[in-house]
Amino acid sequence: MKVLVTDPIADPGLERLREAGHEVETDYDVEGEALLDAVRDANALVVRSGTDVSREVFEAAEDLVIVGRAGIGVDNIDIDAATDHGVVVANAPEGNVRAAAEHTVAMTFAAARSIPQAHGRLKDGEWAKGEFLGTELNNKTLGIVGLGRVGQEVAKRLDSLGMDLVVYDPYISEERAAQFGADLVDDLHETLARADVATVHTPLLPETEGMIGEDELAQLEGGYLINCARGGIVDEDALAAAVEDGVVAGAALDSFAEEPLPADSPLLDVEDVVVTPHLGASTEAAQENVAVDTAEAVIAAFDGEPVLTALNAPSVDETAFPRIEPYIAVAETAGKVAAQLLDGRITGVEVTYEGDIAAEDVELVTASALKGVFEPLEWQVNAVNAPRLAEERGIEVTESKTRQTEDFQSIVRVAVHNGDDELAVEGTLFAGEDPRIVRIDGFRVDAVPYGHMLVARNTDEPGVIGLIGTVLGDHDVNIAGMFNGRETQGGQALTVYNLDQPVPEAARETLLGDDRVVEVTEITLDGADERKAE
Ligand SMILES: NC(=O)C1=CN([C@@H]2O[C@H](COP(=O)(O)OP(=O)(O)OC[C@H]3O[C@@H](n4cnc5c(N)ncnc54)[C@H](O)[C@@H]3O)[C@@H](O)[C@H]2O)C=CC1
Ligand SMILES: O=C(O)C(=O)COP(=O)(O)O
Repeated sequence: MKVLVTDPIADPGLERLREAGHEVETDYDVEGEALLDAVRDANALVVRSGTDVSREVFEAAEDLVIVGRAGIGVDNIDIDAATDHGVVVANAPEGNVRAAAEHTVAMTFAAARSIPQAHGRLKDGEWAKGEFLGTELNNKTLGIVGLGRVGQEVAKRLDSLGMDLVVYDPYISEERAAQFGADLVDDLHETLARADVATVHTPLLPETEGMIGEDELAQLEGGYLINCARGGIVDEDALAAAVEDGVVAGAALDSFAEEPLPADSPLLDVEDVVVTPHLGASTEAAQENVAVDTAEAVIAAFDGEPVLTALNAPSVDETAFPRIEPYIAVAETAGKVAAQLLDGRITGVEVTYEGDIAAEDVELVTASALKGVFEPLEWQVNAVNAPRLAEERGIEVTESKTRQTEDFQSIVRVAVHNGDDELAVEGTLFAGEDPRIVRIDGFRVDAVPYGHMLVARNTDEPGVIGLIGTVLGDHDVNIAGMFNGRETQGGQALTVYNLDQPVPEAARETLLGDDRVVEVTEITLDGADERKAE
């Protein structure tokens, strides 16, 4: 598989990808049209914050399986477009947290003690000792906006330096804040008003964009603002003006609305604004961590394993995965068979889990059932975009579970509806590993789902099975296995054949020419060539 890397990541990540047998191409300057060209034949794209992964990228990259973000923030990736195209987006949410927290602490000191400014003066030959009277952090109040992974690490560090903590984060509990010795406040303005130093640690989202503007800076009066999260959360013009006018004492910023920061940014003209070029994650340890974690995510995606850090794919618990993994294929196959046996437009899909499997988190299994249902409709579908496709097309999806089961340890039942009728296919695992179709439309069968399958509905009378066998034989189609189920003696029967060859059109016509044969559906489980005849 080909992995295109468009922002610098640490060597151990590149090596991990190569060791796994993948071709790695690094192209760190690529953007715009050149990026669209470069990504065209890529199976994975690995980025940091420097690549704009827009909808056009997903449109150009037809073979893309995953975008790996070697870091946390994914505001440079159009996740919606990724989902539409069935591409997994995964970040590395752990590896650079401590680096970002340490940089935040460093920036807090830099601002409060004017370290860069004093350093600059001394380098210029000036001993400006009398001009810098700093602020001690001890006994001051830190306002944390966003107590997530980075915010928590910052809280621990600055708490231990003697700061009191107040937190604004509408999505956490008081208990959580209390664990960090912080007072949770439900108002941003109050948080800023109480803070001597305010530090921002939220993602950039429509909700947080411009969250700190002129009014908020006025609340922080006399304090310092630190932003090592994302540009765009803080209004840069308002901040430059607030520092310039002495409304706030100073600011330290590591991320900016536009990066690289334009040379004419007003922030650069204000003495008490300290800036670094998005260095929060730039430590050797952090870069190694996120590069390796991202490589592992890419490799997992290529291997069809769950990507635990995926942001737009069904969630999977690593420890539970071995228990649900075999049912992924069962559900997909059941969905595929059901969709091909039901006439008309599908309006609903119901996935039912019975027995042991009902105890598991089956989100990925249900998504796989939907993939199976939609694939014969020739939608470009996978487990990432199947639930969304269902929603967009008004197909109602229901999932139900019962621990009770009659005949098998676990059953996955996929029922498709067309508004009038329902058709259900049930699958299970024999000996815990062999997928079997055990019921089709109420008929008890025992079919091994692979290769070419023929599902025939016929009347239950002597000679019909012989007829089907003879017609297939006449067309050089070998029967590898067969199972016949019937309602009642002389009623309707359903027969499933495993075949070594596809069924020629002429054979199907001959079969359908016989009154006793009601319907013949050929299902090819390993890909193309599904056809239906009645
Ligand atoms: N400068 C750098 O190099 C680095 C920057 N970052 C950035 O730091 C930020 C935080 O990262 P993590 O802590 O890993 O994220 P996280 O997802 O663990 O935490 C974010 C927190 O923000 C809270 N939040 C969401 N909306 C909010 C709102 N409207 N008001 C207040 N709180 C809100 C969430 O509830 C959550 O607790 C991200 O923007 C990330 O991209 C992360 C690493 C390095
Ligand atoms: O992880 C993050 O969110 C960061 O901001 C780090 O960005 P970078 O990987 O250094 O471009």
